[in-house]
Amino acid sequence: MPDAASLPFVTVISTGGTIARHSDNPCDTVDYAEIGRDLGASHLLSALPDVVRARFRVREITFSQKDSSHMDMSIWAELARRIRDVLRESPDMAGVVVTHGTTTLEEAAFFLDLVLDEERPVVLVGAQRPASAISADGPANLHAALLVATSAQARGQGVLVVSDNEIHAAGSVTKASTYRLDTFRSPDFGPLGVIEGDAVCFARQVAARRRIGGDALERIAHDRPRVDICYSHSGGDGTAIAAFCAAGARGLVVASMLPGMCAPAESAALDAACAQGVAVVMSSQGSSGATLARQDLRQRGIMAAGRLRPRQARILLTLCLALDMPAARIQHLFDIP
Ligand SMILES: NC(=O)CC[C@H](N)C(=O)O
Repeated sequence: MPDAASLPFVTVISTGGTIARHSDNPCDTVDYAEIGRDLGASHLLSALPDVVRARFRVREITFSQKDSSHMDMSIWAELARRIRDVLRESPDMAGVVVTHGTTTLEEAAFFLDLVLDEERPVVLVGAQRPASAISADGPANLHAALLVATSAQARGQGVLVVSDNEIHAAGSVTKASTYRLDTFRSPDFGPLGVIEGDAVCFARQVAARRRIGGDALERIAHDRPRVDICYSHSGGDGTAIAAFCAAGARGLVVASMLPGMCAPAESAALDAACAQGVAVVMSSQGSSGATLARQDLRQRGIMAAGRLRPRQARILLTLCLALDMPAARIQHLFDIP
């Protein structure tokens, strides 16, 4: 039996979501929602077999018991501070695992990746089936996350998402399927690596991490610019765009029709928004491929989201505006693949 002090040390922070949800019916993988009663970190860890638990020294923190649809940037900012504190308190800690609902997990991962500047891995993990389900995927996902968070190869790769034995970068991952276990995908370039048995295998490194600099957490605590997402469709008349501007939007992310097009009245409403000083970023509804800064967009003062999906683009634009960044610097951050 190894001495506990020699085991890889990791903190597990639970926030709620399906991975922490319980239903009296083990066949219920759809109607289990009883929001507000999610299991805490110790319950999630107790579902792991003894042989797994014996291989790690784990600090458990129950941060929240929320469905991830109830999360927002102010809660993730508090979570980021907690992660930063936990890592600073324990230089011997290998990394941190955060359990999170999958509905907004990709937003949480991207936000944390932007605001945390840590070498040690921070790994987000969720589940598609509640903890009570037959063949619940939470325990295996949590085990895989513990392996990644304590892996030397995961250092310096930013925030990672582990799901269904794959490792994804925060900037590329998206939830692609409502109920399938292999829901998290990185559409253009695929996962960074896989977990096979106990082995963590990285095939490649994160290309480049987005460094936003400044104390974004401090800024958004005092003034978080309103940024809305406009979903474009044929015949769209721009009513939503005008309404967002009237509500005080300082930024708009357009979920455009591929490869970056809007209906004429939507385009006119976007031009009016730009003329009022609203920062506009063109992204797309597509599941893959970049939205490029075409000449016509540049001429109209519209930025392009590159490979970021609309919800991730909204987070980046919010932080950039909070930090008063010039448009050229914002575009540069969007251009990172
Ligand atoms: N599978 C999931 O985690 C999705 C729904 C879940 N209730 C959540 O918190 O996001």
